[in-house]
Amino acid sequence: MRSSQEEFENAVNRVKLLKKDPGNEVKLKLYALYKQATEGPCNMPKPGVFDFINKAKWDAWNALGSMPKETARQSYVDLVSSLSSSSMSSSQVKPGADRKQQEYENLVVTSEDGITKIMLNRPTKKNAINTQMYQEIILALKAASKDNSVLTVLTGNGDYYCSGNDLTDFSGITAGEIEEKVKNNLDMLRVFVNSFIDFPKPLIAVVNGPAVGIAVTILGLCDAVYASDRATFHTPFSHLGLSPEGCSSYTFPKIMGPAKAIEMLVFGKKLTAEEACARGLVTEVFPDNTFQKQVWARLKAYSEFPANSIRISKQVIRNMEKEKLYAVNAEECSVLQERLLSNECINAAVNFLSRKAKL
Ligand SMILES: CCCCCCCCCCCCC/C=C/C(=O)SCCNC(=O)CCNC(=O)[C@H](O)C(C)(C)COP(=O)(O)OP(=O)(O)OC[C@H]1O[C@@H](n2cnc3c(N)ncnc32)[C@H](O)[C@@H]1OP(=O)(O)O
Repeated sequence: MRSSQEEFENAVNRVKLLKKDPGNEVKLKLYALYKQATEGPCNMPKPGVFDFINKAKWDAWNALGSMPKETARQSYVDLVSSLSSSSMSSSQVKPGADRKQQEYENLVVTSEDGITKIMLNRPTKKNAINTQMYQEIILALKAASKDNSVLTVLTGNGDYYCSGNDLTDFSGITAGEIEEKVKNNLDMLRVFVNSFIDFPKPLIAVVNGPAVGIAVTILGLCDAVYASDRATFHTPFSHLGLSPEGCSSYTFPKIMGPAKAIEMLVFGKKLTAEEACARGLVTEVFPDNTFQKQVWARLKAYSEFPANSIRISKQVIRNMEKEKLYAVNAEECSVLQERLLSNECINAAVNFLSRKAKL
């Protein structure tokens, strides 16, 4: 659809009425599109390196190359429309309320004040992760990596953070289906863990309650772990006939030393929040009655840092181990494939399903 000169001029006026500052990155994009739409390709002399502001503006405009004026006009109108609608909806939303994102069955995803929050939402099942929830978390992380938030939070709804893999995944499977089901689920698990390895922005776990299994192991791939003092951390893999996943066979020895990692991953020692903090798995523990208030005040402050700088800094720190982590994840999934088909695992799952064995 071609945008008329009048639409373009309206958009220029609407920019001045935006309620929320769209941030430097977007303002540079608006500047560049405006210049391209009104003057064509960049015709200003390249500023000196220390003339930071004009250099940034020159870079943004010059990056548009020979984009036709009409295309720049249309892109400008589209960008302002997207900003106006988000600015309008946020102004319409009650203060403190979160703007809901795409609808998910097992998650509530909201994005506000530069923070995208992914909340596990199966509280009646202690936020156990079933096949659909794995897939939804993969999608939610992908969306969060591309939205205009500065950082992303993973947390749980209800009294649990997450009770790990949904053990009822094991029910209703015939002997003939089990191999294919296990292979498909492990392919999904590998993609799920890779989503954490690849996540480009700071990913903060806000552990609001007990965490079990994969919910604990994946914390080694998060960039900060803030826990309520009522949270516990339990990886009962041997009890379940399973083996470590989420790259924990590499990250846990690295974080807490091999002996303490084995105590958790092999012998199933359940840790309090303080113990997990002492081992370096948890970054900081907060009293439960002030947990949400304190943590969200902290995260709000973090979200006001320059987005590119914290994204790039996280990547500088994490990128050097990516290849190693992909390899660890693949090896763990390969070992799990044998484990899931073992009598030890199937018996443990049957025990849970029949007696709901408490760990
Ligand atoms: C062989 C076929 C293969 C199928 C393919 C599947 C493979 C998928 C990929 C492989 C992934 C492996 C990597 C992941 C590993 C793990 O995460 S291991 C850890 C798994 N989790 C557990 O073992 C915890 C099991 N739950 C419990 O021990 C207890 O429920 C609890 C968490 C200690 C809480 O106890 P309590 O407070 O007494 O509450 P409950 O009444 O037990 O629970 C309330 C309801 O929630 C349900 N529930 C809780 N946890 C889970 C769970 N993990 N899976 C499914 N359902 C769970 C519980 O059954 C209750 O439900 P209702 O009875 O309907 O009320």
